[in-house]
Amino acid sequence: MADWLDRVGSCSGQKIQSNSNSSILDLKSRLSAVKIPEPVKPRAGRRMSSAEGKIVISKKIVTGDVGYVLEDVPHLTDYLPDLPTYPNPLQNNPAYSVVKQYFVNTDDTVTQTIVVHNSSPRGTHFRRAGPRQRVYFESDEVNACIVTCGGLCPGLNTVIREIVCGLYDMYGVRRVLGIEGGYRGFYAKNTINLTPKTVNDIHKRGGTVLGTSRGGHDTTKIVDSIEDRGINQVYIIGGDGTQRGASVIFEEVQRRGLKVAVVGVPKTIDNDIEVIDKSFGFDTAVEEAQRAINAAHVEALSQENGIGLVKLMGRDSGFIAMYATLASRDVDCCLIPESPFYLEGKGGLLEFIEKRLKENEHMVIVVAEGAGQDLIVQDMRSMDIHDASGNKLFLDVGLWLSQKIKEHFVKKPKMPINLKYIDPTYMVRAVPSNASDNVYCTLLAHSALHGAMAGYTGFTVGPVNGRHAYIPFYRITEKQKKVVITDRMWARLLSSTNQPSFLSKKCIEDSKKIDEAHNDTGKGEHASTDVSQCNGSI
Ligand SMILES: Nc1ncnc2c1ncn2[C@@H]1O[C@H](COP(=O)(O)OP(=O)(O)O)[C@@H](O)[C@H]1O
Ligand SMILES: O=P(O)(O)OC[C@H]1O[C@](O)(COP(=O)(O)O)[C@@H](O)[C@@H]1O
Ligand SMILES: [Mg+2]
Repeated sequence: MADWLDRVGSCSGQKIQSNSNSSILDLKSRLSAVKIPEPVKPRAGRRMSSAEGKIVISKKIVTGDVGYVLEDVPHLTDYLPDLPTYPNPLQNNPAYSVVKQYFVNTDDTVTQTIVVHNSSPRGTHFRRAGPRQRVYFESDEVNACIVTCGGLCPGLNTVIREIVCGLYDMYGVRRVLGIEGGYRGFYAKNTINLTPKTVNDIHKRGGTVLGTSRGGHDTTKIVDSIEDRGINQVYIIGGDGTQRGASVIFEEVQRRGLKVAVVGVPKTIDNDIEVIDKSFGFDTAVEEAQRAINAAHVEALSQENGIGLVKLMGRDSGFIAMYATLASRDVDCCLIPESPFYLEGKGGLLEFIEKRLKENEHMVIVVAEGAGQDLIVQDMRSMDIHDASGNKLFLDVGLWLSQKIKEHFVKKPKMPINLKYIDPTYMVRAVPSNASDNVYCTLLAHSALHGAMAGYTGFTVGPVNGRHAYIPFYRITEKQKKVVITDRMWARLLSSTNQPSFLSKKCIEDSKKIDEAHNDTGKGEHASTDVSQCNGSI
């Protein structure tokens, strides 16, 4: 199939067109695009002024047979319809030219729902990532930049390295700028030239060679800087906040009619980004957390009624705590933000600790930093403090829990405890990425730059059921991914620790029903119900 699908539902407002006579799927008659705004013509080919009209950002949704839905990503030709194309230089690259079917068919899409029944609709799909036969940039035309924003994460340097090396080696690009210090670096800091030589061994270091920051997102100043520097590919590595920022940068770029591809690479240590299978650095963080859990276990084992308490990252999502617990098998209780708990009374945490100490004479507790915040607030004066990006700053659940456990056992002189609190929070994210994360980061970087070269823009890249895809920003930013405590994975954890679920049976039944209803609408496999109001103590 030719690249007609690239234009389906595009913001250019054209009717769906096929450049191919092939009617393999005869989709022409079946596909329909929604919310297509009127075409806005660029004045001089590359740029159009804001006075010529505001482009309405719309979702590019394409529907087909049997409930097939493609949630497509924008393309430069949506608002610059006459851009020339060039053959992909990869076809002359000695390493890649031997690959059979190296180029991705333009109509390949990746399914979001992988478990189906004979009567299921085909459901949501995303455009498959990868190199295209035709590209929208000539090698010497590209002036790329890379920025890293938000918290640190193992693998940031690997993604930077692989974007630089990929652009050089695969597309012959020679100009890649590093923006220092996050978004504000666009207008308040220097830039550095990135070459394969300067980034050669940065993947062996933790952190980001570009620096990062929270806050400081000024869309107008950022896009002014992009325009002034003649940048035409912007690679933005960061979490949900960063992708929100990237989305508004894309909107402004489009409004100004610039030939600039805006590409997001999702980064989060908490693994809380929707749609994608897993975020880079997560495996490394879980592995690093094992060291803290092992230490807690050794400490707990060595003393009578020893308790090892480990606090791990996880602001709103407890994936690190859950996977670190499952991997370790030394943990007796794992507390995460998604699963509310209570301390006192029957079925409460303190009763469970007492029981486990009587059985084993030691125990290990893992707590995610966002767990139990409602209990702490009830206990202490609430502090409504936020960081520069607007994220709520939490009270230290580890210290609070240590205090509460100690207070409880002081009242039981026949059961003296030895509690050791370990807080490895920043250690799990400041390390270099492990081998498998390094490979993952390489694929992410490659998918990102193939997309930009092919003219796609306003997208985040990531694996969906194992296949890399281009995902529209809104799907990444509309909600956070959470541990679903009515899913099998949390059940595996409960069965491995044998801890109480702290939830009443009725609450679990109710939340299951709501989740099922969500999933039946085809709105995603991981609908999760907020059960924070219904723990067993109520
Ligand atoms: N809604 C938003 N619009 C524009 N920029 C945002 C938005 N939310 C966050 N940002 C910017 O994104 C950057 C990173 O956000 P932050 O929440 O700190 O980290 P993360 O991207 O890891 O979630 C910050 O510079 C912040 O100002
Ligand atoms: O102290 P900082 O840099 O604000 O980071 C702390 C926070 O960043 C996180 O690691 C999440 O950040 P990201 O989503 O940016 O990876 C939280 O778990 C943690 O609360
Ligand atoms: Mg975030």
